[in-house]
Amino acid sequence: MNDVADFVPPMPTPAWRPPTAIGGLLRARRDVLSIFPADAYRRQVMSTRLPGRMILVANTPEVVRDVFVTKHAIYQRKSRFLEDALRPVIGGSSFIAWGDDWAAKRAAISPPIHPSGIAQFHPCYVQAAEETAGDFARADGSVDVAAAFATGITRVLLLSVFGPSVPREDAAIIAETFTAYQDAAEVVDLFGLMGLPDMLGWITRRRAGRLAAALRGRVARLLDEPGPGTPLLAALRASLSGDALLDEVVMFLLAGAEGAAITLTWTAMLAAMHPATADRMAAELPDAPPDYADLPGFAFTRAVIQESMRLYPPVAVFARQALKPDRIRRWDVREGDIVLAVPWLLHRHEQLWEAPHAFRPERFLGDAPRQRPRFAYLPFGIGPRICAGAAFGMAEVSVFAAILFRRFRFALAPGFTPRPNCRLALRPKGGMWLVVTRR
Ligand code: HEM
Repeated sequence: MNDVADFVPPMPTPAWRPPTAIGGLLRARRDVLSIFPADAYRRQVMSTRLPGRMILVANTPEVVRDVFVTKHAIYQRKSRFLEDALRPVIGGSSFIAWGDDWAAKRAAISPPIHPSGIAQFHPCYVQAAEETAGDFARADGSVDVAAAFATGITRVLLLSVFGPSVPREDAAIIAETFTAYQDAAEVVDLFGLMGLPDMLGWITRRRAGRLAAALRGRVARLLDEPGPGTPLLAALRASLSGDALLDEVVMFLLAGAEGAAITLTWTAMLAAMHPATADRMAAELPDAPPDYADLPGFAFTRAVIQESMRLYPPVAVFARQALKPDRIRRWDVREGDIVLAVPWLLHRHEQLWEAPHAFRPERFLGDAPRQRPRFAYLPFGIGPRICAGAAFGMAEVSVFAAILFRRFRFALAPGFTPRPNCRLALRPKGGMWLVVTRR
């Protein structure tokens, strides 16, 4: 019997009917999740036609595999719109590059974060998690754990790239600036999607541009500092220099921090709303900071993290723009059309998951994961463009979870209601305000 089967954590109420194409885009600018009607959790493929462009949602594991793996050559471009939203801050880095440019950059950044070498970063995970624990212990009243984890995980990345001499305050400044950037950036370019020049975006672009310049300037100063650096930075310097190096380092700090900090944020909310789960995690975790070799032993905590990434996938929508005409089932795709995979929907699809909106960490224990189709669960993406830092990300989240869920209890702050909001990533709107107390 499943003791948490009846706990359904916060989600937006699905619209009772699909929005019009333009109405949907207007709403998607504020929150992509707001556009999905109830039947989106049942459908296999959905399409919307805009003047001059089709948007197709691949909503079944077979079509997702077809588009993102088999036809990578056609659908490898993440879309001009995502590129425009991120370029001011991460330049032309591997995250948004495509073609030969992407292949060369991906080859440069992957070896230093290869799963076989992740243990070397363990001291960075522990140091940053201990610092966050210190902040929690000193906190008086409620804490925005979304901001605290964003700072803590950015600190991991700064320590991993620049070493122990990097100032701690840089982590908070970089994390806050990127949060402000996401609030300002135009994530759904309504006019661009219809092939028109953007008539409204210039105000937000100016503010976003200023934030991006401040963030890049700060990282450029760290790169200019003399010092031994780290093996990770040395490996990047061996194949990259100038703006290309700055682009990849900024991308590392942001892509490396965003997914992990968001995962910890939603996991803390689940622990707050379901104390029995929090107690069961605490019972399997050690009093002292774990060694790297201990991490595989925390099976229940890992299952909670995986279930948290199912219910709240940090990257809730993957967009691709067709480089050539194609056919997907009965749909003719033209060059420039957009195909989406939406982990938010796939992870809650009624044909793939029992009680899809319920919180059940047991789905990830023992043999259960092997019973599901491979492409039903995509927290780290899929195909050749799968997350380059998945092993790094899982390890940093596990170390933070081991230290913080052992030492602290979390509860929703009085009067606070968590609200998932998807713009560039799936963050809680207005933060995640929790009361944190020692166990
Ligand atoms: C829990 C933590 C993380 C999550 C949930 C996550 C999730 C993702 C997802 C879903 C994608 C694919 C996006 C798409 O296809 O449109 C991605 C790409 C990427 N991630 Fe992560 N990520 C995490 C941690 C990290 C870390 C720690 C790093 C680096 C240190 C990293 C570096 C990257 C890079 C470079 C890409 C682009 C890969 C490419 O396009 O070739 N990520 N991540």
